[in-house]
Amino acid sequence: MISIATPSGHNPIATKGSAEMGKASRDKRDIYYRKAKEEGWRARSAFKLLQIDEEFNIFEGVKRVVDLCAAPGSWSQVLSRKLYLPAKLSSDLPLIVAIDLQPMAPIEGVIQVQGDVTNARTAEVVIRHFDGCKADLVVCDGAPDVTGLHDMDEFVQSQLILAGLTIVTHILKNGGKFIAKIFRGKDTSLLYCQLKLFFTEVTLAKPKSSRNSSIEAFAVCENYSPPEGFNEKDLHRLLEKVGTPSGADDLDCSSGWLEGPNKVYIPFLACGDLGGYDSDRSYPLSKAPDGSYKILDPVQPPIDPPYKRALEMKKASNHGSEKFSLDP
Ligand SMILES: C[S@@+](CC[C@H](N)C(=O)[O-])C[C@H]1O[C@@H](n2cnc3c(N)ncnc32)[C@H](O)[C@@H]1O
Repeated sequence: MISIATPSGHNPIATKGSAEMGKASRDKRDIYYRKAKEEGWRARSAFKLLQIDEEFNIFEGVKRVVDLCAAPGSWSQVLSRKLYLPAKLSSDLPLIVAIDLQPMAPIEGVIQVQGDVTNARTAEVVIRHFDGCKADLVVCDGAPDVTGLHDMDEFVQSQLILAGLTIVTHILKNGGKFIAKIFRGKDTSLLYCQLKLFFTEVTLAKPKSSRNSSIEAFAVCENYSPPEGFNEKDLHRLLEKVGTPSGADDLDCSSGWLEGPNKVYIPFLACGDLGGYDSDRSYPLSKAPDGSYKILDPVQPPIDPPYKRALEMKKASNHGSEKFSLDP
């Protein structure tokens, strides 16, 4: 499904009493969750991209962007507010294409593609939108449903990054940027070396809004410059070579060489207002004189939640018994 977006609605603000304390304590737990609702972002992730931009100025000169794994759409909102809205009245509109497995509510100036980024056909649809032009920036905040098995989660996450890199090699202009969520783990050095094959600068950034307790970080890859004579069809073969002793051209990345004097040091940077809010802390909610708390509704509730069918089935089965099943 492909659709072009129209302006999104605004979230109402409501003041509620102590019956809403459960909701209030969730609001209280996470300052960025609250700030996102106050500022109209669909997810707290918006702050991660904004804080990466504060440090790396990623939107400078950007006219064409791909947002991979974009739902519910807070990064696309950032792209719309930073790139589309300021240019809205000009004839030089930016091109923003967002892709996700999940359907996404419309965002002004963002073309949406529903599909799997690991599927070649999805990549083809994205490329078609660019009509022969190249992108200045590709962002990927993709995350699988976390299983809690770290190796498994890290592996699935790395597959999303590789899918992102595949799209990058087809669509990013020389000198362009790629921002990708990674899970820091035992293969981070390898991933760093693989990205370094294509970008002259690769930094791992940890925005202040990303919880310290989370292993997520963001690879900020600048100045796309693929190896001379690179053919997109050879991507996987080339990436596999990085992990072997004779494979890397100028970086020693095979796992046996990652200790001692040959160790690869990965630039790592905390970004965002470091004196500002701490995403692992709780902050008190301000109370109205009547003792109530100001609670904001979610900016964009899920438009097709997986639990919808279960609720419908439960409702239907309530006519008979309370029992219901999730089986098809
Ligand atoms: C953390 S969320 C992205 C949040 C988004 N950046 C935002 O700011 O609203 C991760 C997204 O990755 C998507 N995703 C995971 N695997 C995917 C795949 N193979 N293809 C497309 N999207 C995928 C999920 O559907 C989910 O919406």
